[in-house]
Amino acid sequence: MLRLFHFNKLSILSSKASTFLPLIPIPISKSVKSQMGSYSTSSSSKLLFRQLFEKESSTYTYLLADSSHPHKPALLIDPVDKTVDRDLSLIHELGLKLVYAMNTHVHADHVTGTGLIKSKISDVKSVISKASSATADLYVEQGDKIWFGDLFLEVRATPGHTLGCITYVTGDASDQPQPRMAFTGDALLIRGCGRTDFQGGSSEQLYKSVHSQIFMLPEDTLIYPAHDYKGFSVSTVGEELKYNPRLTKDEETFKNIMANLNLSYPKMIDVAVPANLVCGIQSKAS
Ligand SMILES: N[C@@H](CCC(=O)N[C@@H](CSS)C(=O)NCC(=O)O)C(=O)O
Repeated sequence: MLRLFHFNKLSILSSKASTFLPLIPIPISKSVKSQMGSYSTSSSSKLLFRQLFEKESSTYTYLLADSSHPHKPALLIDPVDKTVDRDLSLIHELGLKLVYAMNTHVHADHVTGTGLIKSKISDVKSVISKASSATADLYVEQGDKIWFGDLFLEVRATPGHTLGCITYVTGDASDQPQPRMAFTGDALLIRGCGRTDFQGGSSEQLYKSVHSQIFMLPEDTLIYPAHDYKGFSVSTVGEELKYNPRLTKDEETFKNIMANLNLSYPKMIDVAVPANLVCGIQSKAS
């Protein structure tokens, strides 16, 4: 008998997610080199976890799956168009069933892989925040739970880098992975944070978001950001509380730091933002 996902608000919207189709072989592009920094971190025997890297935009994509569930339901956080073939071939190789392709926000520096994934596996549902104003199959907001098998991610609204930024945090329950894991997008980076100078960004809002939604998590919570430019792969809430050179400061100092970053605009911003507002399907953006 087919065991359905837990039905919560999100799964009700996505009732197709509970029907499992046979795995379809995915063509593997030879031009996409594997750039996997993959390892398993969770003490939970159920969670399959991989951190994947796209080197041009220094973006991390995360693969999570409930490997103990008979259908091995999986999700991708922040897939990149250039590495979709690599990610889907890994998912196929591991015998996983991709259910959700999720974004933490509308990215400005690369095109999301979500639209491409949906064109290859039609029953995958795209997920983004309601506040992002982007097109997706499912819209989430603060407090929503996204189930995959017996595991879930909780949604925390963390605006500031963009208006619609969210952080996905693994569940707070004894049968969920320990320590917890927070996928912070560009809200909190390792020893840094997302810039706040476009897309509805606000340093005041970012400071409040990180302090109220991320720094309140247990100190052993693992921080997995959407980017790293220095070669770091993971941090913890405890480490960032101590060593983050921006967010350990008081709010006024933080705002001053952010106002003086003097970063040049991302090279792809004019292509990426319009495309990502329609799930990364570039033809619809023009
Ligand atoms: N040089 C890169 C863009 C680098 C950049 O601006 N990164 C963003 C996140 S992607 S919009 C950021 O918030 N950086 C914060 C920081 O302190 O570096 C490009 O041209 O794409």
